Amino acid sequence: MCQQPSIPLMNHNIVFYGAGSMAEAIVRGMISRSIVKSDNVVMLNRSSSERLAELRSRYGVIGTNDPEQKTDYLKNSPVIVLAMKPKDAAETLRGLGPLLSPDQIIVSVIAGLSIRTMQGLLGKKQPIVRTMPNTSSSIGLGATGIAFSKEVDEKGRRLALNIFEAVGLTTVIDEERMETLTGISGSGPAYIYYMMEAMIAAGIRGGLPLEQSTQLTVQTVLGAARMVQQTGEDPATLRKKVTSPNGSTQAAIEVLEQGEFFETVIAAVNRCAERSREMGAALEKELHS
Ligand SMILES: NC(=O)C1=CN([C@@H]2O[C@H](COP(=O)(O)OP(=O)(O)OC[C@H]3O[C@@H](n4cnc5c(N)ncnc54)[C@H](OP(=O)(O)O)[C@@H]3O)[C@@H](O)[C@H]2O)C=CC1
Ligand SMILES: O=C(O)[C@@H]1CCC=N1
Repeated sequence: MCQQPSIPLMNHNIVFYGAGSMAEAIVRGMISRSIVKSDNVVMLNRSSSERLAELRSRYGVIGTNDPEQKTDYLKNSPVIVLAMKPKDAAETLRGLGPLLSPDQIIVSVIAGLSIRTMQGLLGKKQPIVRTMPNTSSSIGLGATGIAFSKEVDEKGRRLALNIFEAVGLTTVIDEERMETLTGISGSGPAYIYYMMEAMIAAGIRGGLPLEQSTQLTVQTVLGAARMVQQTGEDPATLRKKVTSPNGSTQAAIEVLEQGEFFETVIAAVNRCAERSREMGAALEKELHS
């Protein structure tokens, strides 16, 4: 079933340069919310024709890795979303720069890669929107941090916001905070999945069938997130409501405390941010090589 679009339909091409999981999550979200027509979505990758065929048949998008067509799309599309891995970004940006005209907007989802480095690698002060989305964008429940280069005008800002508002929550932040945001919401789904894996495994070890253990875990995570959202109460208050004095929850929380759960999660978020900075620094070095 198609949802009523709350955001204007985009009438021009949007190119996804990199056609992996993150690009697919955004494309799936945008198409299912009807904010772009599938034949306005162009997906380019490096070599995998099978992957492009899969995307074409799944979403009706245009997908090509023919060099001439690629160049044509890259030269003529008003919006290009960079969605390759950081290790592939430097070479790609160097090749992309000469193709661009000043009004084309570059939207990057690449972890760690700063606006300054992108403009350096492109060799021009292109309008750049640096974002950090997450894969929940594919079901319209993404959380995306957005920072703009000063070259992005009001129209460009609105355009970028429309793309990500169509697939979930957006928040505009100072670029310096992007790594911290990556540690929370960019990579965050993986921590929650890891927690879920552990809960499901515990259920199975306790004798529950896989299906039941999975269903109970999923509903528990969903319900807990919705409780925070709908009651307006903070997680600590809600946790206390589950935790009877000297009861079973308290016993469980004590085990988590012994494992320094709280500080471990903070250390994981910090390490994620640090790793993003490391990847950014490696890309910055490319500027001087
Ligand atoms: N996955 C996630 O949860 C999130 C990822 N990101 C960011 O998104 C980016 C992509 O990640 P993800 O989708 O997971 O990666 P994937 O490995 O799934 O996809 C990478 C894509 O980039 C393509 N590619 C690589 N080199 C080139 C090139 N030179 N020209 C054109 N296409 C190229 C690959 O094509 P081919 O297969 O043909 O080599 C592939 O389609 C990363 O920079 C990551 O930091 C951001 C937020 C969340
Ligand atoms: O793991 C990564 O590098 C990317 C960035 C955020 C989520 N996945």
